[in-house]
Amino acid sequence: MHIRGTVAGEVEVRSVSTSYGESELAEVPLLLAAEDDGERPPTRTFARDGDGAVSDPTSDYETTTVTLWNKWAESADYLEPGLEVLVTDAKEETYQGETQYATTGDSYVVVEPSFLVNVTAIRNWVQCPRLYYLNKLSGVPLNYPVVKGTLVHEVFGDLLRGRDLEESIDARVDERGLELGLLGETPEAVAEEVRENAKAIEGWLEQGRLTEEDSWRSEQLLISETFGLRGRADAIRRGAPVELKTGKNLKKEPRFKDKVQAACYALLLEEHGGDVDLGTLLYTKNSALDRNEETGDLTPAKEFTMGDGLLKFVVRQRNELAAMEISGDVPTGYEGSAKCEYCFEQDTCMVVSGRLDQESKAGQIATPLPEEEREYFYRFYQAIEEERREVHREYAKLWEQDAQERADDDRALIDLKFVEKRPLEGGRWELRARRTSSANSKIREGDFVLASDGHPVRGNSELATIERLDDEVVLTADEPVEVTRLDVYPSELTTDRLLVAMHDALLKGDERRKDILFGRATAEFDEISETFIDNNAAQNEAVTKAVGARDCALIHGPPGTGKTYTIARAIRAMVERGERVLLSAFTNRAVDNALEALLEQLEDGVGSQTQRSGDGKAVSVVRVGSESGIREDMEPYRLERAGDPEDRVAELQNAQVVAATTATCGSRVMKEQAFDVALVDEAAQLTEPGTCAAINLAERFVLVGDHEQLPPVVRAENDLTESLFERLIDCHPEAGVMLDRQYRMNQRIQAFASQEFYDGELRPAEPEVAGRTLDDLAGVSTDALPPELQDPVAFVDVEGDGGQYTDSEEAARIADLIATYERAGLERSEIGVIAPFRAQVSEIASHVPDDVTVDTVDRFQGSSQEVIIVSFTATGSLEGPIFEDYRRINVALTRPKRALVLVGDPAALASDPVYERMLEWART
Ligand SMILES: Nc1ncnc2c1ncn2[C@@H]1O[C@H](COP(=O)(O)OP(=O)(O)OP(=O)(O)O)[C@@H](O)[C@H]1O
Repeated sequence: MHIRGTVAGEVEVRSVSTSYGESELAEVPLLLAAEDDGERPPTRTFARDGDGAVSDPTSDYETTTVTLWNKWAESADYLEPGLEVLVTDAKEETYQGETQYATTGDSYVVVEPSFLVNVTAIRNWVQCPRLYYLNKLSGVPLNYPVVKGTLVHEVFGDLLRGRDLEESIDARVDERGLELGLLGETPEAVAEEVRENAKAIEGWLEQGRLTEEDSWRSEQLLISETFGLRGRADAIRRGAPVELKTGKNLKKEPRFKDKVQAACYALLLEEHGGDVDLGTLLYTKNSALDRNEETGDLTPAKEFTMGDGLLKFVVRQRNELAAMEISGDVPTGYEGSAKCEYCFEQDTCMVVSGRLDQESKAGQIATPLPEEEREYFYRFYQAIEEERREVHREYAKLWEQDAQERADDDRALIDLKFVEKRPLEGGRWELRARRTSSANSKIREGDFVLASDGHPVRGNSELATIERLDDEVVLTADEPVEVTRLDVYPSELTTDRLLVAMHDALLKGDERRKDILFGRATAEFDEISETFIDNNAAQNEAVTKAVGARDCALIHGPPGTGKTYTIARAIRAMVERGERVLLSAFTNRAVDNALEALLEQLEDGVGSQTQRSGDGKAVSVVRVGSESGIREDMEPYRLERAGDPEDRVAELQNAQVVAATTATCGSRVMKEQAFDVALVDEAAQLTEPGTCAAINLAERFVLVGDHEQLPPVVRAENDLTESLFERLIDCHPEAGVMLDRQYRMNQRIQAFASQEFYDGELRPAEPEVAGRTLDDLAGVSTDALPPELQDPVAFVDVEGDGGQYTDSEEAARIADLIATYERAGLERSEIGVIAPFRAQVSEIASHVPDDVTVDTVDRFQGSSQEVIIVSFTATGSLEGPIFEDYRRINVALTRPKRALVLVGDPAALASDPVYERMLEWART
């Protein structure tokens, strides 16, 4: 039986004499999880009293003792109260009338099983825990061995899927043109080296070439809910893992750290019903060595027997890593037995230890960072790791929630009907399935998802890309899964990049930059006398500051105040001064909008990467991002990654303006780029490290945003929720300028937001804007509307059905309102509906025609509509702001140009002071 629970007090370790001799045991007080419901008992929330006992165990949970024998007793060192523990194959014992449990010879003890550790992380950890930490901080750089390794792996996968060797090498080398160009490599030399490595693969495959009995499978994503592991095995052959290494190994046995990696895959495969007794390591460089010069065992393939001892060792290492991550400690290197003098990372390790004043086995060099910077580092390190744990919780939901719960949470599309699988060129597959419902979900075209034949973890599942998503779903994947369900794939990539960006800002950052970030220096500006925009003083001042900033400028742009226009004008001025500019934003949409505005500024015509600036000089503009992320009309500017390395790299290096999301700025390719200035839009929606990913690449920066609208999107509640923009606006008023003239809303509509959020300073830019009404639209007459809708702002009183997250009465009333507007001559596409909860969005969507946009505030940020209807979904009393945060209501109320209708229960709204003022304004 499996026992799962939470450590409920201090763990006692002792030695006892048994018939086998002296044995160690650890007695762990455990708060047991309720039978079978997969629920986790209350953890971390209850306080410990002086003697370590948990002071508030919920009565629904039973406390017991689990005895961990021998090697498992080692885990006792880090079994802190509050940690979750799983013991597999435990036996039940009765002691003094109480039921207790103990490990058996078959047991595994897993600490924090829902903390999913990546297999490569365990490999690094086994090599040296400090190395694991350093890798996390600095990420994987762009270097030739890494790119070559990836290429060899890709060719290996292709060969397994039956692709021709030469065709595979040519195609794969071509795909990496840009990276190879940045590394100064030629395709011929790289192809030759990959070919040498591939010889080992081919030779080995010859032995039992992909017969049915061999049951090969390439690259399989595996997740274990029992062992808290996940990873992608290079290949599975006859149910056993095969790992590819591009290095050499002249010994008979595989390297220990490589065995550890294969053992992790063995555990993962066993959980999926396999019985693994063999592991294979393929050292491809061996086949490229000259037999006359090298001595030793040159065979590339080395097999080893997968012993029980190794599997358990691997789980103990994983436990140590998970416990350290949960505690937030930093590894010193003393946890392992690696020798620093043999380590390639010794210098880096010493510098990081010195700069952060960390204890480490390698010792310290370099002077420590000032204390406030170290404090910042640890604060954000913890915040980012907390965010990572939230991502892990998302993984756990893959098995904790059933299919319907995942679908209700918008995290899965279920009950698909598999239609067909079709082989594609290059050994990949196209999969098609039909949707049986029109349910909402977060899954979008271009997303990477888990496609499964029923269950994303327990069934056959594969990472797939969504090529098309309407009534039919079209996917591409490496393997032909008979897909009936799609799940959002939680990714740690963003978290990884935040950590690296934060590390680079502090440990590699320029001193002056840090003085600005920490408010130790005042931002400085060059004198600029030119007028850039003659009809809007605030915009002109913003461009002047952006162009003249030696350090930074901060442009605060309330809704519709021409942020995009101002950004474009500023970039044009910078380009004309010969500067290289990075244009970035949180979303692809904002990057494309700003780029579009810039292209208009530079000159008419879309279609080539070269534009003319105002003074007639050629300006090259490049958009970096994936095909699915970039708007179709910006495609001509997209930087192609495949092709001739020299051409590709020239395109990027010569580009005077490079546009990319901040997430892409953290990619290996972008990290190699340097700019005079980085201009970041939507900066109030970015975390501090998220902003650093872009500004780290430039000498000076301009942030544009509005901290009175949506804050950063993060899962955890911590320092990441405040943007760098907001913090700097406070600490560098000299660098800030607010755009105070808006080009969107009728005066009556903007009045409340202006008063409530912008100290009354936001005003219409022109009389035409102030006086806009629906009558200005062709074929629309406000006379055809009932009197209560003739004013640009209206309140429609609906008592509501009392539901917490949905309200069918409001939904039905909104459907009537839409019909009324239609009768007055409006097109449905000119009306938008905003609701606070996803459930209410679905409810409304089921009442109104398909072509009316209904969504949450988050999806409306950055856009506008002629008419906006807001459903408050509030009845009776209010528990806190309906839109979670008043900033959300600001966004909702500032989307319309000509008419705004608020729908809700006034009694409920009046119980909150902000909503009460809103009611007053809407009803006058
Ligand atoms: N100085 C200006 N003179 C004339 N029109 C302007 C000026 N600045 C902005 N506009 C116009 O105002 C409208 C809104 O501008 P823009 O799209 O740049 O706003 P924004 O602040 O980016 O909007 P959002 O709040 O949605 O992010 C556009 O149609 C733009 O052409």
